[in-house]
Amino acid sequence: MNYLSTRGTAPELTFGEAMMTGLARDGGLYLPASIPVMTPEEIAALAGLGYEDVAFRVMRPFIGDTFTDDEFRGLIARAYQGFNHAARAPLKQLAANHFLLELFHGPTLAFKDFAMQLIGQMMQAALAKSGNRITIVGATSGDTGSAAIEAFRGLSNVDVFILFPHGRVSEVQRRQMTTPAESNVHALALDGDFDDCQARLKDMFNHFEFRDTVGLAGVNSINWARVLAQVVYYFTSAVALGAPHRKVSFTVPTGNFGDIFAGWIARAMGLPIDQLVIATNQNDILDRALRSGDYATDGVRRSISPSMDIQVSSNFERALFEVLGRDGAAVASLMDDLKTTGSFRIPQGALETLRATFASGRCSEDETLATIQRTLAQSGELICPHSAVAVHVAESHLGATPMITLATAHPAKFPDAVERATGIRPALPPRMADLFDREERVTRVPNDLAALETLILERTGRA
Ligand SMILES: Cc1ncc(COP(=O)(O)O)c(C=O)c1O
Ligand SMILES: N[C@@H](CCOP(=O)(O)O)C(=O)O
Repeated sequence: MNYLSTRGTAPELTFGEAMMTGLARDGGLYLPASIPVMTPEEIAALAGLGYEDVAFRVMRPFIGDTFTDDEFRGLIARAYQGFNHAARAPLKQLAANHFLLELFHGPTLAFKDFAMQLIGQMMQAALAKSGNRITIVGATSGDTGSAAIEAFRGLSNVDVFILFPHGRVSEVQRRQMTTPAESNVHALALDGDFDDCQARLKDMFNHFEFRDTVGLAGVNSINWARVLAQVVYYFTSAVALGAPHRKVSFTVPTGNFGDIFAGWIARAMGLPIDQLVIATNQNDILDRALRSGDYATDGVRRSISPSMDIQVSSNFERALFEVLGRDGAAVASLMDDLKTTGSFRIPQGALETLRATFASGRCSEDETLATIQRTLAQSGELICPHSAVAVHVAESHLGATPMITLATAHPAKFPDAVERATGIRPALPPRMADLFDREERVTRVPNDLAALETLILERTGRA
């Protein structure tokens, strides 16, 4: 299985190479050269298996010879052993045909742990074989950062730098990133928004001298392995509700488009998914783009679902590549337009395919609060604001097919919004109970590539 870039000119790589490379050298994102398909019989055989066994069967065809079967099974087992729920991703019923997929039982209380814990294991195994030392730089609107730090803290051959937008993440999220004491962890509060953080990260990847000097690696959903690991819970949840004999739909709270793109991959692999619904907060660029055909940034707005305060949705590039018939030059041209003008027009044929592939909706701030309150009253579930955005949008897409809405973070990560909606301040799990007493360590940084690179070179002893 080889991987190719969405911009068409970077060299093809193996799974292991793509995982360690991050952004392709032509600025694109890696995707498998072809998507392996599972037969209905193979999907039916997943019923009754544990999460780890499903993970092995779903991901194995993508891995090639990067790991042996035994190695890969061991990595998966270690990745999920720290999860706080036997099912890993349990399903709860909200209403007759509406289910909530709880993805927040990992160590940092967000869905990012599903992929990050596995990437942590896979990268460590790859580094043990190569003997290399790497510098991970991540951009976060709150959850990727803490998940990455948790997965890589304390490792002697990895430095982790996390760029988060200063003042735009919740206090719990910030403290998760700033309180780890390990010297290989560097929390950087950037003067800007998430789009700035992600843009500087991509700039670093596109600056080859810097990239090669520090051994830059990425653990954002730039990295294909992140997307792949997120495909698994589409299978476990769909099969639990009767797939492949019954179709299911999914609604996904969406920002950087990685999670819903994992759903697209699951469908391409043969999982019978009816609707794939993109749910956005007031940063509704994806909803507007599908309606109008214009992907037009209009400035990131702060919301009570801050992890989704994103306008430049990185993985939309992967979807564009697919609906443009895998034409890398066409993707590169649209991405150039986005960089220079802040917008691009989706070609008509591609737009029609996108509309046939995804539904979408947006949720205002008031609707988010009302949904948290209503969901508690109607089903007893306390949900985070991101999950509430998705529940609200899902409710207008309910039909005969069971709808699975992804609950992407624990409500205790966003206690202010949850308390505002319900009067209840959700408590952190006991292992994190002293989070507010721990000492913070953070560096305020400008939105400036040269300054960031200098800091990273100094901190990694390469200045
Ligand atoms: C809690 C939460 N929900 C939803 C999202 C959106 O997911 P994606 O960026 O994969 O679209 C994020 C951030 O990515 C998140 O942290
Ligand atoms: N919401 C994310 C943004 C980064 O997304 P990623 O999936 O590309 O890592 C966050 O919490 O950081």
